[in-house]
Amino acid sequence: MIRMGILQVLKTQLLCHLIICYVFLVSGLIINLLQLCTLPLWPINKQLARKINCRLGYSISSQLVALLEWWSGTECTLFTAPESYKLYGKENAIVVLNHNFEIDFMTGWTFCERFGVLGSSKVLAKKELSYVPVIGWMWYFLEIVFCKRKWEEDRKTVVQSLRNLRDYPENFWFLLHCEGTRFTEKKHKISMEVAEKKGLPKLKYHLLPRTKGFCVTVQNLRGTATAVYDSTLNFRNNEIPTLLGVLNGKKYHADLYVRRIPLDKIPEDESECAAWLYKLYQEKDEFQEHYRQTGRFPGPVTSPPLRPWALLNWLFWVCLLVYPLCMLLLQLLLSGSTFTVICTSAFCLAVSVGIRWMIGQTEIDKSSNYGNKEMQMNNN
Ligand SMILES: CCCCC/C=C\C/C=C\CCCCCCCC(=O)SCCNC(=O)CCNC(=O)[C@H](O)C(C)(C)COP(=O)(O)OP(=O)(O)OC[C@H]1O[C@@H](n2cnc3c(N)ncnc32)[C@H](O)[C@@H]1OP(=O)(O)O
Ligand SMILES: CCCCCCCCCCCCCCCCCC(=O)OC[C@@H](O)COP(=O)(O)O
Repeated sequence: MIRMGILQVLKTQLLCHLIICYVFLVSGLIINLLQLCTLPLWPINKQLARKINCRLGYSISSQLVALLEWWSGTECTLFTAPESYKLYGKENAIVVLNHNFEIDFMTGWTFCERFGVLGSSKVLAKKELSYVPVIGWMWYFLEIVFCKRKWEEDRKTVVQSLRNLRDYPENFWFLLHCEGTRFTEKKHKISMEVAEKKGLPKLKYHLLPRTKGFCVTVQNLRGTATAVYDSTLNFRNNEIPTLLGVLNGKKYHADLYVRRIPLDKIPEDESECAAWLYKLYQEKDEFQEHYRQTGRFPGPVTSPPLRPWALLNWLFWVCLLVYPLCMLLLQLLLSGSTFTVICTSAFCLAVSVGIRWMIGQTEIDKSSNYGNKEMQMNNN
């Protein structure tokens, strides 16, 4: 009991956070460098280069999974049909997930890890994320599909990037947050005005989905992916999870409802496909209402087993990087040079500011203006 208390206090200590962030940043940059070294292999053996990059990518993203699963102890529960469960991880799939939480990317990754597709997981991500050190740079080598959220500019690049995935050598899940941005009250109000103009029913828990990305993904991955996993995520007890909360060791409870929909059930015609997606989001809204009323999603509950690999990978990097750091700091302090101590402190400060900026990328308060546009247009 006392040991648990001490551990919990330890998890809130700045020094622990600095060490975790240092390991993440330095290991991440080493892996980015190794990824860079695979460049000459691409023209010679593309499939091998891809497989190597999946393993290298895993070594980065699994650190955030380990942070969620092992450090914060967050529990992830899956509501899904047993016949669908058997297929998870054994086929390529398009995942449609609501975009409401700051850590929904980590939770998504955790489910990927449980089904063995973490290294190869893909997403239609906003271009800005490709500049984030470590994660964004890793994504470049994992052939993540980036968009500027300006369809005239995106159309060609998104289609091309999706086509490149047709011969991907590993099973992958391709994630789409069709809302295109995270939920805020203001964005919700604006998107419901758009829904009204389009004659669509209002949604209570979701922004109106953007349909172009979904339709183009289905079109281009038909024959490559076999199903759409309609995924609806929520956290128990109205928890509002954050990355800083996870770093502080706060335990959350994620509930995910997944329905497997065979891809051939989705209309090929673009406007029918768009209508299908609007209908899907109305159903997702009903699932959220059900969750609000009953505290659970429909369907049987399973807890996909925790795997040790994320923790082992993390421990490997901690062992490799913490000892040299301690020796270096000790040497610098013993050197007695004020200049060296100032330089070291400045370096540590720069690392902390950099990491804080990266964490800021996950914060809804710092969300982009995308989805506020209609309001701006109306105001002008
Ligand atoms: C099983 C568990 C989980 C498994 C997890 C699996 C994998 C994990 C992998 C990685 C994890 C890391 C996660 C990182 C997450 C990062 C995610 C992001 O970056 S989200 C942001 C980028 N992604 C998207 O935007 C995707 C959705 N967007 C689209 O599809 C868009 O269509 C687009 C392709 C980006 C193009 O956008 P653009 O705005 O240029 O054009 P649109 O045609 O979409 O917009 C015009 C259209 O929208 C209507 N409109 C206008 N205002 C609004 C509004 N406020 N709300 C809704 N709709 C609006 C407008 O009327 C036009 O309508 P129409 O199409 O009828 O003409
Ligand atoms: C072991 C780990 C230590 C952790 C230390 C710090 C880690 C810092 C991690 C930074 C991660 C950066 C990747 C962020 C991915 C965020 C995904 C996301 O949610 O993007 C938002 C977009 O979808 C929409 O953007 P908006 O239009 O809402 O704006």
